[in-house]
This record gives sequence, structure tokens and C-alpha cells, in this order.
Amino acid sequence: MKLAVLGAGSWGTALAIRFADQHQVTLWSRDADQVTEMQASGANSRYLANAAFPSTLSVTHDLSSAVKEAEMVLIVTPMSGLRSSLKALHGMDCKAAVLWACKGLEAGTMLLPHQVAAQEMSDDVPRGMLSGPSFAQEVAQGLPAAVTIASNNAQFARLTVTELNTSVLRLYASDDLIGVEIGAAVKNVIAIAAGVCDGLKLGLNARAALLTRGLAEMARFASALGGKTETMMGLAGIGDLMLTATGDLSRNRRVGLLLAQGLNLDDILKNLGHVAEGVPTAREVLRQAAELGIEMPITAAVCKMLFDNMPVHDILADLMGRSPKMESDI
Ligand SMILES: NC(=O)C1=CN([C@@H]2O[C@H](COP(=O)(O)OP(=O)(O)OC[C@H]3O[C@@H](n4cnc5c(N)ncnc54)[C@H](O)[C@@H]3O)[C@@H](O)[C@H]2O)C=CC1
Ligand SMILES: O=C(CO)COP(=O)(O)O
Repeated sequence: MKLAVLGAGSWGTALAIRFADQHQVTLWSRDADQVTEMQASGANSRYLANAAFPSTLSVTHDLSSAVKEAEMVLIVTPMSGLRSSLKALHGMDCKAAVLWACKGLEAGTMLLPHQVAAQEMSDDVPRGMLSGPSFAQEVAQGLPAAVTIASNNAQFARLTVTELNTSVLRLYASDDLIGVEIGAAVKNVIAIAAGVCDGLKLGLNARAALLTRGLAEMARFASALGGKTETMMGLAGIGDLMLTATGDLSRNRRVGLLLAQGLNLDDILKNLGHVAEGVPTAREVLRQAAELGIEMPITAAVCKMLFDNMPVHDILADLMGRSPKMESDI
């Protein structure tokens, strides 16, 4: 198959390398200088060091040539680039199937990726999301991982996992696109909280409680928006939550660890060098939860830390001071 990957950050590059094991892949970057550097060195030193490109992977700055013959396009920009990427594809009358890997809600609109896609794509173009526990560095090294491809079109999801499955990146199909998108978005917010929890050395009990109640928030949000709660028990739910909240390769967890040290959010984001999707998404999730009338206390706590400069110990006291309730209430 001919694939185009849009977005040459760490995840776009890792997926391009992995899928180039079996397919002809073109990796597109918006940055012409970065393309020149990648073509010369055969690697992406800025975003994914120590991962050489195979000969079946080419790199370009020319979007129309990247997608011209592609049968499938993977959009692997941050969430902030999803709409413009889809618009550009639509403008080129590109009919290739589209998978996005952007994890979040669109800033300002609260939209999930498939809702952005519904506004920017023709109805007849097959589409879905690739998500799950997958640090780019490990996938690029060829270490084993498993992720989900979700689509409202179950047949497209099944066909796609069959086409793209590799011996090191195992793919599962899902028909719960909403659930998978919500798992991807909200786990990043909970991972920021987990970073704070660990940074403050609140203990392993506290972290287990935080992740379990964070999972309850993910399930409550998914259920309110029409996703399946059982999706939260899968790769794109608890799987990605466990990885991101506890794995030190996570950028979202790192934001939390640095907040716990008292660093200022602007400085943290300036020095991170990569996107931390949980930051803009936290605000959108909280706004949406308010509209839906559901409680998301951990997400609210993360927003207070990120945007209101509220002292972390006061936030913790608020969380622990909530009145007792049935654990099963979602
Ligand atoms: N890095 C990882 O391990 C994983 C990342 N993801 C998700 O993949 C998405 C991309 O993440 P990373 O590659 O890690 O980010 P990154 O921060 O490593 O790189 C982002 C790349 O996107 C480019 N970019 C930014 N805005 C753009 C736009 N409007 N149009 C085109 N290109 C644009 C940047 O120039 C940069 O090359 C995020 O939504 C992230 O949550 C998902 C799974 C794993
Ligand atoms: O989504 C990821 C792993 O599945 C990557 O998480 P971070 O964006 O926090 O690094």
C-alpha cells in the first residue's frame, strides 16, 4: 500500500518508520529546512533521535506530491493541526482514506477529531483513529506494542488492521470511535495529574487511587458523549492511561512532574520541545463536562493547577475533602 504520513514530529516519524517495513511511505513535514536535514541524514534528529529511515521511506515538503498516489493518509500532527490538514486534503480533492492519531479535543470548539473531520471531509471518504499505548521511541525501535484503529465504519476498521498489522505493532479494530477518541484525550489530562502526584511524592497508594478515579472520569465522559464505557477497559482507555501516567517518556506526565517542582507552565511548555496535548485539552474537557452536567474533579483540579495558579496543596485538600459517595456512581 502507498501511505502518506502528515506531521514529522516524534509520532509521525515513528509510524512512518514502522509502516515502511511493509509499505511505501512518504513522510510530509511543513518545515522545509527539517525536510532538507532529514533527507541528508536519513533520520529525524530533532524529534526522534537514533531511528534511521528505511529505504522505503521518503520525506517531502510538498503536500500534493505526498498524497497524490496515497491510498491512505495518516494525520499525525498535534490536534491543533488536524483541521488545517483535513482542509488541505479536501482542497486537493484527495480521496484516500484518512486515519488521524491526534489525541485531544480541539481548542476553542471542544470538538473530538471525528467531529472536526465531519466538518472538513466529504462523507464518502473512509476515516478513523489510531490510538493506544505507544511511545514513539519504542515503536521506532521495533519494540512490541499494540494499538487500536477505530472507525464508525467497522468494516473499514477491520480491513485497515489487516492491511497495516505488523509483527511488532499489533493492531486491533474497534467500532467505538467516540470512546477511543475520548480515551486518547482524557488520559493525557489524568497523566498530568499523575505527574504532579509523583512529583510531590504522595505515594503509590495515592497514584493508584488517582488513576482509578481518573478512569472513572474517562468512562463518565465517554458515556455522556455516546461512547462505550467498555472501551475504557481497552488499549485506548486504561492501556494508554497506564502508559502515559506512569511512563517517564510521557510529555504530559513530565508537565505534571515539573509543575510539582513549582515551575511555571509557560516555561515548562517552552522547554518541553514537544506538544503536551493534555494542557489545551483539559480546559475543553472541563467546559464540555459542565455543558453535559457531569462531574470531573480530577480534570477540574488539573485546570486549577494549569490555568488558575492555585497552590497544589489547596487543590489536593479540595479533592480529598469531597464528600464520600458510592464508588459505582458514574
Ligand atoms: N509521541 C508519541 O509517543 C505519541 C504521540 N501521539 C499524538 O500524536 C500527535 C503528534 O504528537 P508528536 O508527534 O509526539 O508531537 P511532536 O511535538 O513530537 O511533533 C509535532 C510535529 O507536528 C508539527 N506540526 C505542528 N503543528 C502542525 C500543523 N498545524 N500542521 C502540520 N504540522 C504541524 C510540528 O512541526 C512537529 O513536527 C499528538 O496529538 C500526540 O498526542 C500519539 C501517540 C504517541
Ligand atoms: O500518547 C502517548 C503514548 O500513547 C504519548 O504520550 P505523551 O504525549 O504524554 O508523551
